[in-house]
Amino acid sequence: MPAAIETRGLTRRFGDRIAVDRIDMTVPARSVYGFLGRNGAGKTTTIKLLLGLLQPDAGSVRIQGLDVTRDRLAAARQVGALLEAQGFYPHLTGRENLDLSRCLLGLPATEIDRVLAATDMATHGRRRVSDYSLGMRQRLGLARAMLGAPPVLVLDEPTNGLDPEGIADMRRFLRELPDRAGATVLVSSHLLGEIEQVATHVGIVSHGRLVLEGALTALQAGMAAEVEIGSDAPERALAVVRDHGFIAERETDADAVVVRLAAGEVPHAAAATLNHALCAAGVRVHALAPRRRSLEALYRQAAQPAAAA
Ligand SMILES: Nc1ncnc2c1ncn2[C@@H]1O[C@H](COP(=O)(O)OP(=O)(O)OP(=O)(O)O)[C@@H](O)[C@H]1O
Repeated sequence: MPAAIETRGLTRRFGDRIAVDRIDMTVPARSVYGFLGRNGAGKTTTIKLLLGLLQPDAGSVRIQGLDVTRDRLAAARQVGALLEAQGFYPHLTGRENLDLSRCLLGLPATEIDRVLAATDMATHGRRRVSDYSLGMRQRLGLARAMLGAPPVLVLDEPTNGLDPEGIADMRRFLRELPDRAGATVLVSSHLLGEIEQVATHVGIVSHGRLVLEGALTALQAGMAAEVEIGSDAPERALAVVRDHGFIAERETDADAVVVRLAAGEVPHAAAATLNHALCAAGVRVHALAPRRRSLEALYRQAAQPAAAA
């Protein structure tokens, strides 16, 4: 099965500023691919290149095996997109707005009911968009992206501006999308916690470069774990664990000491060794918690060298 999205050497400049810098991205079919990066990292520009809305200065994009530059219309038919500016007519109803896109795409009228049902918007279709909440507008945007059941969905910051309930709804929806719609989903975000909860794969972009990409579980498994130690004497605990050859530091906003394990080191075995050493040194320990590093740590680690370059 070809990758749903594949870019090679994708590059785009604005004047002398390089917004997308030789990106090689592979989005596997049926994945939920979290496209992560800080504001200004190059996510939206990359997405516009994927959709053929911008021309690359160099490199290529393939959607479902189709070259976006050479075969623009056929490639565009494979993708539904939700971009930040949704461009709905506020005085028209949700249905009427969807109908405009449906006609352009030459799809049967039944598509409207299908996409409204798929986004849990069936009961709101006859209301004007001006009366919609932001969450409802986002769902209508998703419904429009799903018209014609494209195999690839590209969603640019779909949780932007939503309240916590709207974010939770969207998260649930995104997780179910590959099964519900049989689609591959690329979702961009600067909210790492959000992506961690929905993605099967991640790509991290920093200063226009793709600095890390892969299956989320594999990336996390390859990361070293850490052990947090709570004690009545953090400075002494720090000295003891360092004496035993561990790399450790004080957590800045707490009294805890965090021990960073080497890749492949077994957290529970390390915790037992630490416990023994601290007790022997007379440090009173009230918490000893092995934990896997979050995507936040992964992101910081990946983004930093590029930022310094
Ligand atoms: N039309 C444009 N003209 C000039 N510079 C641009 C243009 N579009 C984007 N840029 C620049 O390219 C860089 C990448 O911007 P881009 O919008 O792709 O980032 P982003 O990761 O999507 O950020 P955000 O989350 O803030 O939208 C930025 O430095 C931005 O200022």
